[in-house]
Amino acid sequence: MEKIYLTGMMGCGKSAIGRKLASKLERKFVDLDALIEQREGKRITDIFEEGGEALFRRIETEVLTEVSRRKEALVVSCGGGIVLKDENVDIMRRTGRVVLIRRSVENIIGTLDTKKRPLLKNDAENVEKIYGQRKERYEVTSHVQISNNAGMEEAVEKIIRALETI
Ligand SMILES: Nc1ncnc2c1ncn2[C@@H]1O[C@H](COP(=O)(O)OP(=O)(O)OP(=O)(O)O)[C@@H](O)[C@H]1O
Ligand SMILES: O=C(O)C1=C[C@@H](O)[C@@H](O)[C@H](O)C1
Ligand SMILES: [Mg+2]
Repeated sequence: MEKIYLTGMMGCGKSAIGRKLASKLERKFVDLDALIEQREGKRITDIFEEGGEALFRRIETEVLTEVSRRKEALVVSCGGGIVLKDENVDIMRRTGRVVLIRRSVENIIGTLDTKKRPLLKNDAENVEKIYGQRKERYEVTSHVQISNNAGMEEAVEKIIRALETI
């Protein structure tokens, strides 16, 4: 059954909006970062510390593969770096619809807890740099894009409408 995959930069609202979207569509909700932590019994920051980003990315692809094979119409909130690997992009586009959530760097920095995002190294300025590096990748990966610079309820409605048009 087709999945809805939410992608976008760290702090763009994938987890928070995904939960609301799932509830509205009466689907189950899966947060990939949370599932990775549950499966490994470790925080993401500890996985990065112990095995570096490479280990985290390996686990991320394994967990995405498992989730993509579930025979349920899920809403899946991905980690911010899911689009970096072609393999992940193929899985998502083959098994569902990929939604890019855009949010201004200013708004992201205003609400993000950088301590839980190892790639930001406690430095909110890094959001801008990483976004610059990934922007194109996010765009080519997605079937639809919406902006989340007003309320989250509005973002949920935009996603539902955008998915109806494709
Ligand atoms: N439109 C919005 N208005 C106010 N707060 C928002 C909005 N969108 C997201 N937030 C807040 O921003 C913070 C980051 O959102 P969230 O954790 O959902 O991001 P994420 O995309 O899942 O990040 P990550 O990739 O790091 O998991 C949360 O505290 C969330 O409540
Ligand atoms: O943007 C990223 O590369 C990441 C975002 C988070 O959701 C986590 O998946 C992890 O911290 C890496
Ligand atoms: Mg999240």
